[in-house]
Amino acid sequence: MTRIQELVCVCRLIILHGYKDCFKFETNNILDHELISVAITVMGEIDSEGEIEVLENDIRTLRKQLQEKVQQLKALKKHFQKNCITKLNNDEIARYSRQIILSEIGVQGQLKLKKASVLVVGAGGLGCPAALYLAGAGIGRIGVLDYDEVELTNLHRQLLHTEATVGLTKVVSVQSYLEQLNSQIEIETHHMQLTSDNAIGILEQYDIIVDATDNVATRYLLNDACVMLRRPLVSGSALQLEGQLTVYNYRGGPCYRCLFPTPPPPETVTNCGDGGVLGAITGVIGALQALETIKIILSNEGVLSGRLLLFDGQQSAFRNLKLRPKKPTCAVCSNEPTLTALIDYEQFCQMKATDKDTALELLKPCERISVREYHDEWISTGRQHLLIDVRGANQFEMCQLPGTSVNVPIEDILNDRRTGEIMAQVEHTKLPVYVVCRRGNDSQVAVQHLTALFRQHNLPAPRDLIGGLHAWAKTIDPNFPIY
Ligand SMILES: Nc1ncnc2c1ncn2[C@@H]1O[C@H](COP(=O)(O)OP(=O)(O)OP(=O)(O)O)[C@@H](O)[C@H]1O
Ligand SMILES: [Zn+2]
Repeated sequence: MTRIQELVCVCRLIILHGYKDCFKFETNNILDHELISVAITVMGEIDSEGEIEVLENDIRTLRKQLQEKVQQLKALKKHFQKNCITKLNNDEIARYSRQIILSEIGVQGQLKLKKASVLVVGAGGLGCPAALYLAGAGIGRIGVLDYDEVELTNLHRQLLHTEATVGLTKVVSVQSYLEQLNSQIEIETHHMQLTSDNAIGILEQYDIIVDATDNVATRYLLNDACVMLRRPLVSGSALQLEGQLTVYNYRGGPCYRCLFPTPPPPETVTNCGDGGVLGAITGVIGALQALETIKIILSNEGVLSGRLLLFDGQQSAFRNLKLRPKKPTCAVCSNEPTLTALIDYEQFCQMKATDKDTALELLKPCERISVREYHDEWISTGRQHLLIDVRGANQFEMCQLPGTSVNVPIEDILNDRRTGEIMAQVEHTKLPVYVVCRRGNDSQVAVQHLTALFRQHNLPAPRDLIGGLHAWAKTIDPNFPIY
């Protein structure tokens, strides 16, 4: 019998007869003390492994039970919030006292806020201040929806995100801030892109929707879904030093489609990344979105429906424009709508429903050059050419491609303010022309415009740098600043 066989035999004996009884078999001369002690150690390890497995199973079961309880609690809270709220607790009385004493609110108004649910779509420049004031005011359930993660470029205006939350999802960043601000309310997160497939299912869980997004496709999507679900839509926008605000689909007022039946051409749309925005402007508009939402919940007078509020931050001036009334032939909100289900909004608008990687394709491949090709053929060889950077002067000052480039902002090209100067230079030097911008969209628009002019003078067409400075930073120079 080998030593291993002996060991197995002892283990069996320990299992069958127990440790003490093993010694009875010692007379058989099969066993010795050393063997027994090894067997006991092995058995001990087997025992510990068994214990670990049992504990792991216990923990799995407990976790499952905990999850079930959390779900039960959530459902119960929702039910309670909707149906059983009849008074405020002491903490709530103290917390909201400064607004409860307003004649427009009172205890009944505060209870209405507590029973209400609001979905803030977009946790950026507008969504942050809107969600902040809604949470502060005691809206019982706030949903925050955003697909994005926090970036450094967000922090100057998206005031619920911090250096510590850069890289986290925006919804988690907002949730953790708001939960610290007000533990009496419920914050729900939806980390996803709002699309035609998920919009109805999510929006129907809330009473009022706040549009704090930044793109046309999502605006149409939110509008149509809100009309179909009969939800008011508190819509805001902010760019550079200006902001706008209105409430759609509220008590017979117009919807977004009534006013804008067709989307604008993609090349006319500017976002904060290209046009810039001051944080305080988004702060003003986001705070006003919270105000309109609160007025709707309270059924107060003066809701901004059928009117558009324009804010000029440069002049510190507010203007109120009367909007056209609801359109009797509106495709979605009229009595006989032609649009009764959500559509493909990216296709409808010819624009992405995100402002990330929105890449226009206005030019033929032969009118474009990759950054790699441009680098290898023109920059590293030092060959003479003319590079026109069509970004604004401030952006040009922030960073430039190596070599000499001339800065002619896109507006100056499209308005032919400086095209004469470019033409003269090219006619004189006969240099090939390349055009660059931040992400490769404006440069295409500029190339389209310049090509027509160049043709008239029999000059070779200019070419666009595909993907602009972003592509350069990604492919050629990782140390090039991205903004
Ligand atoms: N369809 C959508 N689904 C989910 N979130 C969306 C959708 N469209 C836009 N958003 C979100 O709306 C927010 C708009 O805010 P804002 O424009 O201030 O932020 P940003 O896109 O991070 O800014 P920047 O343009 O400077 O990069 C963004 O966080 C964006 O992710
Ligand atoms: Zn309409």
